[in-house]
Amino acid sequence: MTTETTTPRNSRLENLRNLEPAGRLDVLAAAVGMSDEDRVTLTGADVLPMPLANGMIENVIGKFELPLAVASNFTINDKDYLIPMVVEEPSVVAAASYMAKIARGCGGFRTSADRPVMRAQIQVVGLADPSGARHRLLGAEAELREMCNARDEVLVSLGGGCIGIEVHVFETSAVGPMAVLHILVDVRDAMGANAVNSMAETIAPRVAEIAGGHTRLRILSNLADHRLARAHVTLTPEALTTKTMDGNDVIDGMIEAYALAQIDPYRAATHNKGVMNGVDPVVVATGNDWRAIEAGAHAWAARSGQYTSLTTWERGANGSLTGTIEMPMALGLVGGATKTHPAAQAALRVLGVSTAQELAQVTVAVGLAQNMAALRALATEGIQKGHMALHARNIAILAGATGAEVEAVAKAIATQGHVSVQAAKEVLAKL
Ligand SMILES: CC(C)(COP(=O)([O-])OP(=O)([O-])OC[C@H]1O[C@@H](n2cnc3c(N)ncnc32)[C@H](O)[C@@H]1OP(=O)([O-])[O-])[C@@H](O)C(=O)NCCC(=O)NCCSC(=O)C[C@@](C)(O)CC(=O)[O-]
Ligand SMILES: NC(=O)C1=CN([C@@H]2O[C@H](COP(=O)(O)OP(=O)(O)OC[C@H]3O[C@@H](n4cnc5c(N)ncnc54)[C@H](OP(=O)(O)O)[C@@H]3O)[C@@H](O)[C@H]2O)C=CC1
Repeated sequence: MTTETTTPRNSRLENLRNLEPAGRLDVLAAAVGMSDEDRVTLTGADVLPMPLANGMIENVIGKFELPLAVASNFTINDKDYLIPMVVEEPSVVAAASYMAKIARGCGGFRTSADRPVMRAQIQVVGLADPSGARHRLLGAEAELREMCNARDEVLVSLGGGCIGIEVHVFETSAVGPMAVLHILVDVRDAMGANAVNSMAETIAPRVAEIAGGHTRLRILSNLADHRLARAHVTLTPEALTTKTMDGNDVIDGMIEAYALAQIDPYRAATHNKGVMNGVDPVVVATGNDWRAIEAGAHAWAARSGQYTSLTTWERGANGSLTGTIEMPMALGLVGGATKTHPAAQAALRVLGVSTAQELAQVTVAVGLAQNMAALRALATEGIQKGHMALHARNIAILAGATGAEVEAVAKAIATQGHVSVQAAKEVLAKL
């Protein structure tokens, strides 16, 4: 994993939480060698000019802003990362930073990723002999692969392109038999939707001719199961010991929480929402398609026929806790809003990633960290203590607190254990 800047980064930015946004940006800029232009972009001041916004989607009437934060303390494969996150929910960034700090003391996260191979599907209906069609199509693999690659010489020149096909046959009550040809395409640093969709549409007539039917859908699959990214972390009981709980008891609690997510979709849905609390903010900050990531993640979680956890948590031979995550992570560095949104470009430079696979690894590491935070909190003091303490700031602001009042009111209502606008107003009135 390489970064663009020459100086090694240090992601342990102590006291970041106690600064104001401008002060945090100064610290971040110094840590990553940020350009003045990126510094201005990341302040958010008209970062997306209306003409640009109006060119991104249809019927534009304005813009909608969300907070942009940075998760600190991450060490991934012995390299430090400062990770931009866009999210509206309190405690998410704090949680990721906290777990990265704990993991940092245990060697950090270790990650890997598959080749960036995407699937596109070409549906063939009206078949007399679906099995015969399958064999004819598989026999034409070289011809179809060459047709795909002739369609995208840029991708091939970058080392990508179509690397193979699969043919799946279904018997349906609605429309009888159908064959679905998959092209498997290495899309390099793109998310790859446009590249593979164009290839599928290009070869569809030839596919219909070989199969002896006619084609319908020609579209990528978001179940990018050949484009997995994975991360793991090993935590000692000492690292997980809190003021009130021994680390071994924390580990027991986290494994028991995971065990429920493994077998119960009701829990797995929330468990995986916790994972996506870490994944989605990085996906959004880098201008990627979070709907595609979400679709792939949950389809992957249900691949066995029962929806289950995206992560695993086990006690290792030496008593440490090992956490793992593996999931599809089809992210791009060069396409869509990643290329057009100035803040996404700046965020990628803060990250210092140089390939889509590196971005994918960083993203799943944050997902694992987020899951670790949730399970650790649930296994110890419960989620509300930490979550509501940070949510209290939102409530204080809603109650009319400004400036230094916000922290004072938030601290008072969090300490009372009654985080509500009414309680905040009463405290504010007494200030
Ligand atoms: C919220 C914390 C981190 C507080 O935890 P704490 O013990 O109060 O934290 P602390 O004050 O001891 O600080 C420890 C570190 O946390 C970070 N940190 C701590 N506070 C801040 C802050 N204000 N701003 C920035 N960073 C912060 C920071 O890195 C800090 O280290 P330092 O830099 O100070 O040396 C902890 O209680 C926690 O991790 N809770 C879990 C919260 C969580 O998971 N939130 C996600 C939303 S809940 C949800 O939707 C998912 C869920 C729960 O449903 C999933 C599931 O069910 O599995
Ligand atoms: N179901 C879904 O998920 C769908 C998603 N989308 C949306 O499409 C958006 C754009 O996707 P995507 O296809 O990636 O974007 P692009 O179409 O912009 O593809 C990336 C472009 O960058 C060029 N390129 C330059 N350098 C590289 C490199 N190193 N690796 C790969 N390509 C490179 C490619 O050239 P060349 O074209 O010559 O290869 C390609 O034109 C996605 O973010 C998504 O929101 C669209 C349809 C469906």
